[in-house]
Amino acid sequence: MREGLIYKALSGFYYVDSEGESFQCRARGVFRKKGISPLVGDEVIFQIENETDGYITELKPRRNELKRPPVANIDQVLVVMSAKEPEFSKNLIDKFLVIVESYDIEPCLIVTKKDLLNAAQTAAIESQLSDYEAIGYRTYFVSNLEDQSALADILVDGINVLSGQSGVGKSSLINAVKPDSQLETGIISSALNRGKHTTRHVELIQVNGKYLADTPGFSALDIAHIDKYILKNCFPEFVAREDQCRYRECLHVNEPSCAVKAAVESGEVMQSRYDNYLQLMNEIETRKVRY
Ligand SMILES: Nc1nc2c(ncn2[C@@H]2O[C@H](COP(=O)(O)OP(=O)(O)OP(=O)(O)O)[C@@H](O)[C@H]2O)c(=O)[nH]1
Ligand SMILES: [Zn+2]
Repeated sequence: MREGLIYKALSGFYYVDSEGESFQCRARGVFRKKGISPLVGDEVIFQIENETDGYITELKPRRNELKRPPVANIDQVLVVMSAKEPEFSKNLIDKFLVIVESYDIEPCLIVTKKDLLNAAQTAAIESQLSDYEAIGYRTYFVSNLEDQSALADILVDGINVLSGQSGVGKSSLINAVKPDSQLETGIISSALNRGKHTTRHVELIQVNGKYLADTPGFSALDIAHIDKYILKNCFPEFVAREDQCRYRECLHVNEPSCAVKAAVESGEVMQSRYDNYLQLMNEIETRKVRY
């Protein structure tokens, strides 16, 4: 018996990395009967059949999972936003951060296209990023044109996935750290329209011993799985203060003696984050009425 991690799933085979050795594995029928199918990112126990093949016998419990891309046990989702083209949007940043938090995954924030800004615009974005740092998020401000491997230093141990709206530079970030990037970019740009993703299987590539999903994750802002009580827990700066709200179940909206609203008043909590919270709360409530 050996332990390993599924880094690729293709045509019924699971490719397992076990201490640097790769095995092509099938899963035993028992998973199908239980309605569980192994995912990229799953930690597994498998039996070796020969030098290259094996059988997965057990999946270890998952810490979290995403549907797009289908990856389990993610250690960090890098939320990517451009400084310009498309326009920098704190509203979108907050929605992406909420979705990542709702899946119990640690987010960090990368702002790209720094090269397109003048000094004043650069300072303005830096000041916004320091507000996100104050919440506890790690933030990075990069140019893919000037730094070819910005991503390498941002990855954490374990599994990393990028997400963000179209055109912000996710593929550029990934391609720059891919071992065979030159080759791949050439093939993609000649064979496909830029900006369009073909449906392909996700694979975890290794960058300095860390795993990175080679396709970006969700770019749609689906909050169907988030209710009011999940939502308030997706704002770490609210969670840090809720003990001081008068009501235990305070939603920080209309309740009296709310520590979150007080912190917004005093400027300790970003007004824009609170506004985006109210907007999402409203989306959730109007969605419920329709049911
Ligand atoms: N000036 C500048 N352009 C960049 C930077 N990063 C990416 N770009 C350009 O922005 C465009 C979009 O980049 P992509 O990497 O394809 O963006 P994406 O997020 O993968 O987009 P989708 O595939 O649509 O999801 C391309 O023309 C890139 O060359 C950057 O830091 N500075
Ligand atoms: Zn409150």
